[in-house]
Amino acid sequence: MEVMMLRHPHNYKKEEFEPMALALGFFDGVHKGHQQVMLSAKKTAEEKGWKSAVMTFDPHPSVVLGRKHRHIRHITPLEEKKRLIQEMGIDYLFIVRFTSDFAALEPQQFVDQFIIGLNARHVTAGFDYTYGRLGKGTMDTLMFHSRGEFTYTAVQKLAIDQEKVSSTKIRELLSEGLVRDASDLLGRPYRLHGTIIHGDKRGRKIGFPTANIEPADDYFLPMTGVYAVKIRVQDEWHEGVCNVGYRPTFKSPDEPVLSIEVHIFHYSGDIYGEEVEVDWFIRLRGEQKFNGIEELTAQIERDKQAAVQFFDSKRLDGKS
Ligand SMILES: Cc1cc2nc3c(=O)[nH]c(=O)nc-3n(C[C@H](O)[C@H](O)[C@H](O)COP(=O)(O)O)c2cc1C
Ligand SMILES: Nc1ncnc2c1ncn2[C@@H]1O[C@H](COP(=O)(O)OP(=O)(O)O)[C@@H](O)[C@H]1O
Repeated sequence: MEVMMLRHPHNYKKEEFEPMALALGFFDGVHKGHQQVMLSAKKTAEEKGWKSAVMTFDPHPSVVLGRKHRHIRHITPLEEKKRLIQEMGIDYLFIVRFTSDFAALEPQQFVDQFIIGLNARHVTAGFDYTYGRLGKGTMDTLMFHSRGEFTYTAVQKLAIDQEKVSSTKIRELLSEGLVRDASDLLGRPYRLHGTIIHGDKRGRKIGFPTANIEPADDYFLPMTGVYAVKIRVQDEWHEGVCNVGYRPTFKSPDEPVLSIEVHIFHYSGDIYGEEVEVDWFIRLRGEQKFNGIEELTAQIERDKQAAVQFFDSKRLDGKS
């Protein structure tokens, strides 16, 4: 997949691109609904003998439009999004810098410069996609703005169990610790990339070494608590238990520092500095303040058994 960063104004000429079927959207999560939109573009590209492309934006439009918090946490920060879109077999990924100038483009200007101007012959987006200044362009105005230069598909809302699949819903589920439900909407377990950093060196002493993870990006983290996870270290996946939280047994609540740490089953070896991936499977319990190390380690032992049991039963289900 070729990744192209685009700014407004850009100097590309239409002739520099092969004809494309282009999927448009912010796509945070690359969830099942997003996947439908992208696969629809890919299918059109295959049918017509064109290239498939995805156009997304960075940063999130609400950062520039000032509607929400300045700092947004993502289900799939840009690098994660790139990886997932690449895995879908898309030929081109356009990442458009979402600036005030870009946001001020009239819908027709956006279409002229970023759709027709890139030689897109077909556009696919969710039915509620908007474009151009104040989001005035909608899937109903696209026909008019297309100037007959491309066709388009508006992909209908995807619902699972009568619930719309959306980034907002996935955030809601993650913030309640419901990582299993989130993975139903994502079509894969929720994943986080990060680097192993040093912690307080207490883990090994208490019999449960824990690899402390610094997230590679501003991920939307699941609710604090203890989870059964899989962690990829040096190209191999291992099962483990993860605590995400503030470690109230040892730390004062006055200076809360969030830590993410995984005790990896059947593993030994130093992995500081390694890049890892963590897949979240199920929340086992909330974080607690224990009266001392003995109580904590007894509980971690039970967490471990619960996680082992969870993965064993998953294997029996044949879902692993
Ligand atoms: C499965 C698991 C569950 C944990 N649960 C708690 C908890 O409920 N409360 C708490 O204060 N710390 C909890 N911890 C964090 C431990 O306090 C932490 O791993 C230990 O202090 C070692 O920290 P270090 O890696 O920085 O040395 C948990 C850790 C693991 C691996
Ligand atoms: N089974 C294991 N699970 C997690 N980390 C392990 C394991 N075995 C060895 N390690 C190593 O030990 C470190 C964790 O030990 P710990 O005493 O908790 O130190 P720290 O406080 O620096 O995390 C990990 O970063 C990793 O390098």
